Amino acid sequence: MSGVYRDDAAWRAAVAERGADELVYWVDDHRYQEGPGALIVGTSTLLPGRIGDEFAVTRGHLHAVADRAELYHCLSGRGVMLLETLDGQSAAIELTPGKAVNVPGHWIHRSVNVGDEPFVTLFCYAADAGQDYAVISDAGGMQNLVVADGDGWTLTANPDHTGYPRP
Ligand SMILES: O=P(O)(O)OC[C@H]1O[C@](O)(CO)[C@@H](O)[C@@H]1O
Ligand SMILES: [Fe+2]
Repeated sequence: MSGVYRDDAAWRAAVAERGADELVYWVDDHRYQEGPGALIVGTSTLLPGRIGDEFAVTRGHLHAVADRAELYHCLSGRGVMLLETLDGQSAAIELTPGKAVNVPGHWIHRSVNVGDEPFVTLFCYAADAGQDYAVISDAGGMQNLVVADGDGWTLTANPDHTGYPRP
């Protein structure tokens, strides 16, 4: 997760306090089929926390086969699915238990835990999708950050974001 959060000093302090090997999120997935049309189904568990003003996030990615969609259904906790496209569209969908979000193909996606319990989602996506992480790191991070705002959350523009490559 090095380099994922904007406040690098806060990130280093958290690593020093908790230890570099401490898990902040994990994914259990099930690949029960091979070949065209196969799905991956699993759960993602993202622990609560903050690094500076930013809530705990997953690394985030675009699918390597960019047109592959993904469905997330919230099982517990309170989170946000942060969504962006290469041409600058952005959305943030709050997820609470029982709510679902369809991440269409061509949308960069990152889970954010804005609550104080583990944020657990059930996900399903095409087995051939893959993950492209460089699209975010090469752009200086995502366009928006999910930060604390009183008892809630808000979006703020990431000053380090240099723009995505055009599709
Ligand atoms: O790959 P990241 O950005 O760490 O996020 C993990 C999430 O994305 C997925 O890889 C699916 O694209 C899931 O397995 C999981 O919920
Ligand atoms: Fe994904």
